[in-house]
Amino acid sequence: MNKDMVLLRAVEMAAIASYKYIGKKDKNALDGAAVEAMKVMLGKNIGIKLRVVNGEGELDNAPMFYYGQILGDVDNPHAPTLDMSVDPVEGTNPAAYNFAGSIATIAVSREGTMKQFPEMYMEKLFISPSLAGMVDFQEPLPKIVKGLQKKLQKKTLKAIILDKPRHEKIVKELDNLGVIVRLIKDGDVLGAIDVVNGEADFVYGVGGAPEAVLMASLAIASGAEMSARLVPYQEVWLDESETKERQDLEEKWLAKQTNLQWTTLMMAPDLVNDPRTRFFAAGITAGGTLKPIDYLNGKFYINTFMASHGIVRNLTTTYDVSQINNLKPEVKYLFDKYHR
Ligand SMILES: O=P(O)(O)OC[C@H]1O[C@](O)(COP(=O)(O)O)[C@@H](O)[C@@H]1O
Ligand SMILES: [Mn+2]
Repeated sequence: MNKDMVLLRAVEMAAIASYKYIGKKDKNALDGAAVEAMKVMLGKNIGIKLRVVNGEGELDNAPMFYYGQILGDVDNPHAPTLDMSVDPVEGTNPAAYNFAGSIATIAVSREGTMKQFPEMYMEKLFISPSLAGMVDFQEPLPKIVKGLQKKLQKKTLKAIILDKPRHEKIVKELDNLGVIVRLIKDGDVLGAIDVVNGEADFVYGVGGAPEAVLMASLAIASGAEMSARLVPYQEVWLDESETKERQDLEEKWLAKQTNLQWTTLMMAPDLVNDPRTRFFAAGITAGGTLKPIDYLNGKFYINTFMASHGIVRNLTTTYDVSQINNLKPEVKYLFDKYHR
C-alpha cells in the first residue's frame, strides 16, 4: 500500500479506537487504545520501517512509543526507514473530558533528519503560509505583529494561543494591538492546523517540545514558517515540588547537545531537516477546522488532514464497519476491541 495511505489509516484508526473513551475521564485507557491502534496499523507489510524519534516516553511496560523503537517492516532489509514523531492522542485531557483540542497525529521525514527532544517546554511561533517570508523571527512578538500590521494595512490579525496563566500578559498585549485572540485549552498542534487552513494567522506560546517537532513538519509540508526556543521548566512552574529535579535533568540533557542553548532560536528545518517531510492528523474531539470523529448507524465519520510539499488535504473519511470487518483481520481486531 502507498505509504501515505498507511500513515493516514494509522491516525484514523487511532481516532476510531479512542472514540470509545471520549469523555470517560480515563486518560490511560484512552491513550492505550490509540497507541494499540497505531501499533497494529504500523505493523508488518507496510513497505517501510519507522524509527520513533519523538514518541510518548522511555521504554517500560506501558504501551508507548519510545525513542529509537523501530516499527513496520522490521525484518525487510529493502524497506526504507523514515524518522517519525508520533502523538497518538495529542491533547489527552480534551479527549478524556470531551472538550475541543485532541487529534491523533504523525509526522515522518527522511532517516536522520528529525530532532529528538525530551518532554520539555518550548516557546513557539507558527505563522500561516500566506505570511511566509514576512516575519523576522528574531524580533519579539509585539514588534512582529506591528510589522505585519504595517505591511498588511487593514487586515485584522488573528492569533491562537493556549489558555494558560503564563500567556496572560502576551494575550493582553495582543488585545491592545488589535489582534483577535482565540484561546484554546490544549492542543497547539491542532492550532497550527487551523492556521494552515486559514482560520488564524499565527499560533504563539509556550507548549511541548515534542509537539514543536510535529508543528515543524507541518510548517515545512504546508509552506508555513515556525520558530522555537527551549524554555526552562522553572519558567513555567516556578516553585512546584518537581521543579528542581526537572531543571537538573534539563540542564544535563542540554549540556550533551551540540550547538544548542536556552537562547538558541530554531527554525522549522532545525527540527525537521527534510523538505519532503509529511504530516498527518485525524480529529478526535478536534475543533476549529477539523471536525470531531462521529459514529452513526455502523459508520465512523472522520476528518483527516495531511500535508506534504505544499499540498494540504482536508479529507472527510467514512469507515463502514461491516464492510471493513470483512476485509482486514487487523482492522477487524481493532473494531471488535474498541467499538463503543
Ligand atoms: O499542558 P501544558 O503543560 O501547559 O503543555 C502544553 C502542551 O500540552 C498540550 O496541550 C497537550 O499535550 P498532551 O498530548 O500531552 O495531552 C499540547 O498541545 C501543548 O503543547
Ligand atoms: Mn501531546
